[in-house]
Amino acid sequence: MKVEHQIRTFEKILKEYDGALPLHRFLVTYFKANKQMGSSDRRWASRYLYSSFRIGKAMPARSLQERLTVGDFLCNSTSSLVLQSLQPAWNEQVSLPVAAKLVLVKDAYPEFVLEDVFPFQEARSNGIDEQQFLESFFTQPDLFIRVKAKHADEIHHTLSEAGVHVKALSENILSLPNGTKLGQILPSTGHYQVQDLSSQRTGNYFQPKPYEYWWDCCAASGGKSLLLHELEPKVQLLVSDVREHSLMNLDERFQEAGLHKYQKKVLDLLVDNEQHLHHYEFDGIILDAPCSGSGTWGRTPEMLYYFNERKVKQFQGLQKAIAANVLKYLKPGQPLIYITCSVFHAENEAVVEHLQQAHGLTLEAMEVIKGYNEKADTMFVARLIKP
Ligand SMILES: C[S@@+](CC[C@H](N)C(=O)[O-])C[C@H]1O[C@@H](n2cnc3c(N)ncnc32)[C@H](O)[C@@H]1O
Repeated sequence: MKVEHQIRTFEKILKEYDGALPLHRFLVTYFKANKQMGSSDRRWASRYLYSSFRIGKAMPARSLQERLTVGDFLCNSTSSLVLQSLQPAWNEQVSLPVAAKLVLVKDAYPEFVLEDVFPFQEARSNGIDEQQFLESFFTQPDLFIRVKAKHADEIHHTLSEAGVHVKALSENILSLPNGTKLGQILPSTGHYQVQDLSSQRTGNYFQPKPYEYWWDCCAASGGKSLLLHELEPKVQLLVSDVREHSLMNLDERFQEAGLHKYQKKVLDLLVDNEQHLHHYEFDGIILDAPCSGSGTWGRTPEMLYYFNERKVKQFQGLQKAIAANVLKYLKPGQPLIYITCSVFHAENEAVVEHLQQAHGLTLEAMEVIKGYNEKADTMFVARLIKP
């Protein structure tokens, strides 16, 4: 395939994409509507699109082709037609570490500024290493699964046999290359759950006890609930979300995982839910809040380009309002587990501060879980106790 054809295709798709849908969903629809594109066309188009988004807003004055060349060089360790024809010297050095590649990029384009990759003025949470965080965008995060300890060896073996490069991070966490077709390799027995490494680590803050009654109030398809249940199978559970469709996915996942006893409600937590909840009192609430998702943009780098920073304040408003509404149903002395997958201070520490000041909660612990060092998402978790 000619390089001109690859570049034309890349530019055509980029023109049609406006950031409204996640890029991977847009591409599925695009490729379906453009059946003339073979699998190689699709693969190269995806690589070029993702690579060009991974450099965020860097080098805004340069042409699409130049930005693509820089993105493709920084984000891949294998050669491409674009590099071969537009930057042959870089193509020879494509397997260098990112730090060394950055020096070459700076030599060719002195205006390349790493800070432009994540171009948001909004303050980041405490302790995030700027250089490492920004460089992490050039690498696609891994896929992580949580496995039941007794099935770990068998699952590890099956994946290795299928040629998957699998790493055991603990007795029940495995990391795999992103894009691994898990569904084709492992039968869906409920013996494993796909869940990001940092998301799994939020579980360290749950500390549930047998027979306690917990509420996962923004449950979506139940990732945190499944983690909670694994930590304490005797916990009783209410799950809710404003999106009914997500709760249908949750039902399926729970069935597969053998979690049959739970209550479920479709609830909008921005309105008064007293008629549905007046007799409820929980021993623990998990509030995995709607947020910017900025800690997961290594998986959706198009957001580096399309995210509107004004939304951070809107999310903060949502987070405070939802927290105020759910706290009524938490027993005194019991924990609210506040979680986001954001790196913004406004959605993390600032909300925790608000919860302490406006609702008298006591902060027991909080952490920015820095997945950017481990090819994982970056998340925030706080454990706050109701007075
Ligand atoms: C970060 S996601 C939760 C992810 C989930 N806990 C997991 O582990 O996979 C946030 C969820 O909050 C829900 N949400 C957003 N606004 C809401 C509202 N007003 N009331 C209730 N849930 C809401 C969204 O539908 C979304 O599923």
